[in-house]
Amino acid sequence: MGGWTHVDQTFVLHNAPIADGSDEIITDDREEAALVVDSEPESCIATACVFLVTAPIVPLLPAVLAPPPPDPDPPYAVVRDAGWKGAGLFAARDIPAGARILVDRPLAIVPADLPIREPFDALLTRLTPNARKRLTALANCKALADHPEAEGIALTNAIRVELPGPPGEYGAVLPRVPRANHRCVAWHHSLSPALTPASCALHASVVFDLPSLSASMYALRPFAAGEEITHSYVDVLGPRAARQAALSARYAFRCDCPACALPPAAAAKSDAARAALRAWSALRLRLGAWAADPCRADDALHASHAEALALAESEALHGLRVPLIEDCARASALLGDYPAFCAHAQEVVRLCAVMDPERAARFTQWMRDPTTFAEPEGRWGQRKKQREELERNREIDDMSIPW
Ligand SMILES: C[S@@+](CC[C@H](N)C(=O)[O-])C[C@H]1O[C@@H](n2cnc3c(N)ncnc32)[C@H](O)[C@@H]1O
Repeated sequence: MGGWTHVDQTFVLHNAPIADGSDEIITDDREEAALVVDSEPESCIATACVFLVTAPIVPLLPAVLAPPPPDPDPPYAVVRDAGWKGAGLFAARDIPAGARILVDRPLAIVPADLPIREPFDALLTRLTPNARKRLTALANCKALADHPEAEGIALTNAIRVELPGPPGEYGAVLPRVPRANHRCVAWHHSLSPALTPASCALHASVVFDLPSLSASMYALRPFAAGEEITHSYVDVLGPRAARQAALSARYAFRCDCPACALPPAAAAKSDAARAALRAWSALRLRLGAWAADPCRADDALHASHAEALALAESEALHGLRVPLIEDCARASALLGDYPAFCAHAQEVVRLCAVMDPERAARFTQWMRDPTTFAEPEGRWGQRKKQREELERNREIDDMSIPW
């Protein structure tokens, strides 16, 4: 198999199978890989991908790919000039919240931290000419003297992906998703410190699916035609100075997004709101804890989440909305409050219908028939029943107090 050894691991190159669900599988033979060039349409998702992974991962990768979800037609997003930022991703037409914006296939999957040049150089030559052209057309914020070209491009563009097998950090270089430029209004929680843009951000989230070797980008809020679709590359809950320092060290640019261009007093207010959200997220009242504790007020969870929603709204951190609203719906279900449950559940369904249809279907079913609600935290109206029981027991206790 050959490969390159670093510390106690051997890294190898592996061509992904390209034919979705069919028998046409590309082997590790370069000539065969070159055969697919003509069938690789420019405008659509890439069909060739090379993995640079440790040897034990290779047999665990899919031998045949499942079909990816359909790329929207006509497209929701186009890559075009974004001025001093280089290229950018823009809404080609109005995009509703929850829509799948695009489907991308990686050109390469590489380790986050492999300080040897040869495998990255070999990866470039292993790619089909078309895939190589698309990969090298991506931005590279690293000097060629410091990083081989393929690694520099990965450090600038890759999103973190989970692979089977021994633990290791890997990133997928996609042709279109990373065209989304940075803005400091996105929630970052699952990003690798070593890899860039987002598997989860606040305006658009990206979900990677290994069986179909595809990544889907979803709208977390509506976009108007022509609007730029952005991610956050850094921890958006950090203060402006820390965000700016991280962007300049990692990507060598200065962000001038609305949150970064605020005058000092407004910037201090924005930093305070983000710090409050960070503190809230560390200390927040969790649904399970609230559900299990009758000493907490019935409206405690809604009140705590409303506070976070208001902070997130004030900073345009839209990606927080789904988990918060979902918690509120579940709390309303435990309280047996049907109108409040439906108000939250409808919002969950609206935002998840495309991104997470199973979740949307569960909430739709619960709206239809609340008695089917059964979750780890309890059943429909359970907290209300507990409260009534406690009240009854208290009355009995009161009656039994001797005069
Ligand atoms: C992942 S790429 C984004 C797409 C890139 N603009 C392109 O042309 O392919 C990251 C690079 O884009 C540029 N960039 C992204 N967001 C920016 C912003 N808000 N302001 C200035 N440059 C930005 C920086 O050069 C950064 O290293």
